[in-house]
Amino acid sequence: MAQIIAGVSRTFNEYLLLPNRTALDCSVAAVDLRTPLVRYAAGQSSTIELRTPFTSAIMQAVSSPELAIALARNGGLGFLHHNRSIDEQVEDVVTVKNFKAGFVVSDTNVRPEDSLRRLNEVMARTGHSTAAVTENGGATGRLLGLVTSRDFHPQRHDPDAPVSSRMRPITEVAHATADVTLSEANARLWEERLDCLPVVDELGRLRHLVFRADYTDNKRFPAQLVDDAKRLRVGAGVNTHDYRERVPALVEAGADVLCFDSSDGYSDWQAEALRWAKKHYPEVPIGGGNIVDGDAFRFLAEAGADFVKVGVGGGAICITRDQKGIGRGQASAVLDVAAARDSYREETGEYVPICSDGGLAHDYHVALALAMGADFVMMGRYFARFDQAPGAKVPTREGFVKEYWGEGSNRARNWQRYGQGTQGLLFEEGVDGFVPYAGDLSEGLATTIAKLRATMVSCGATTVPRFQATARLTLVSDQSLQEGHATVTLRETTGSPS
Ligand SMILES: NC(=O)c1ccc[n+]([C@@H]2O[C@H](COP(=O)([O-])OP(=O)(O)OC[C@H]3O[C@@H](n4cnc5c(N)ncnc54)[C@H](O)[C@@H]3O)[C@@H](O)[C@H]2O)c1
Repeated sequence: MAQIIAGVSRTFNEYLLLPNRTALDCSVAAVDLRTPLVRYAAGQSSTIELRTPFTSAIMQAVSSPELAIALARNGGLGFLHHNRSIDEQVEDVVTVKNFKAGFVVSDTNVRPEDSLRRLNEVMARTGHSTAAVTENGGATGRLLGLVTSRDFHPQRHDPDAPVSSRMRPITEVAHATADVTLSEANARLWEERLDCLPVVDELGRLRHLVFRADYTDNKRFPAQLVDDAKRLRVGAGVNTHDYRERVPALVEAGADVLCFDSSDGYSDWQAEALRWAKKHYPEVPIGGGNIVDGDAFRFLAEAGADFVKVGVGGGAICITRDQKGIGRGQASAVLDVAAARDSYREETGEYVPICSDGGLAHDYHVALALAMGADFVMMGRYFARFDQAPGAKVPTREGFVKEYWGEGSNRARNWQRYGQGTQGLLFEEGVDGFVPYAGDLSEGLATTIAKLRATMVSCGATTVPRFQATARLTLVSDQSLQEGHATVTLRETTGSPS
């Protein structure tokens, strides 16, 4: 007969935190959000510590290189998705690893023989007013000159004339060699009164552009997550099908950490793949998942997982629970797995961090996940709302929205799932839709971080481990949930009384 496990499957929404005594030195400024990303032995610390406890979901609609760059600059980590060719995923890893603050890869490029009309169109599309003129019209072609919106006017100059007729040739453009540092480049921008300094390699190929406008950019991100060579860190998703080819390529490209991505990580496929990865690439940490209980945690930890991802069916676009009847409330899953992680540490002396993936509907749910024992969280819907996410930004009557679709949906065309044996999917485990647009990632995340710090201070903790060790939670009734919401008529809905 089937076994019914004790306890109800509960979600984050069913809990609230109780305030603990807050000491005078427990302030938001004192809160340190560092948290371990990968397995470590007792008495040591994790070889990679996140500076803020956020990772982005391994999804096409979420983790582009732009999003991974923005998230790492804010102390978290992006996981580039694997639902495409190995070469394409490698290219994205390289893009993040090559990112240098203040050095931008040119996105507005033309060939000298292109028309001014085309130049105008390219500038209108990117919204940038400086274009690189390269031999092949690409971002890394041989640099032949620069042309800005000040060099031509659509009414004054023949739109069919070639770009070469209005560009400043490279012989007249101040430029730097690839070994230039950001401070040297900035010094030249100011001393030579330049707006833009192109950086070229020894063969004259364009590498980057440095703009005066980005001068202060780097100073905005004191908590960047960087490797020993000061390059941003990046993660990459892998699967249990082509890992023998994909893992080596991603390691070679410089991925800092890998993670198996599956709706069901409690499988021999994943244990086998983890053992293979740990045998061939012991120096590269790799996570496993997703799972929702202590037995499955132990299974993956024993197979070598450096962290374990928790969550089945809780994602905003996920319909696994509807379709397969499989899943568990995210709060119950995290509590159970955290207890298993702690017993595993007591027995083996090894701490294997856990990640709460999905089921976070409000900012405060991040605090609840950490309080319940998660070391960090992974979010999809949350990050899909920002400028840096790959989904298109679409205007609606209620404001802008961004596209967001699940890896189990038809749209994702996830080839792993095409093993269902037909041309298309027999059933979907994810939906395709929209989320409200939320602007720039750094600004949105700053608000979430501010709330998390405030919650931790109310709970008397300035570090994540202390918060986990001392948090007190209570289950809430429907009635007390009602009580928690504002019960006055909001000014924004009625306007100010005159
Ligand atoms: N977290 C969630 O709740 C959730 C739910 C649904 C989908 N998803 C996402 O959807 C995507 C696809 O997940 P998935 O679980 O369908 O992919 P998967 O590759 O893990 O599993 C697909 C199928 O292939 C089988 N399989 C795995 N390795 C195999 C191998 N080497 N040889 C033969 N068969 C093998 C599995 O048992 C399963 O039947 C992922 O991005 C996943 O994160 C997540």
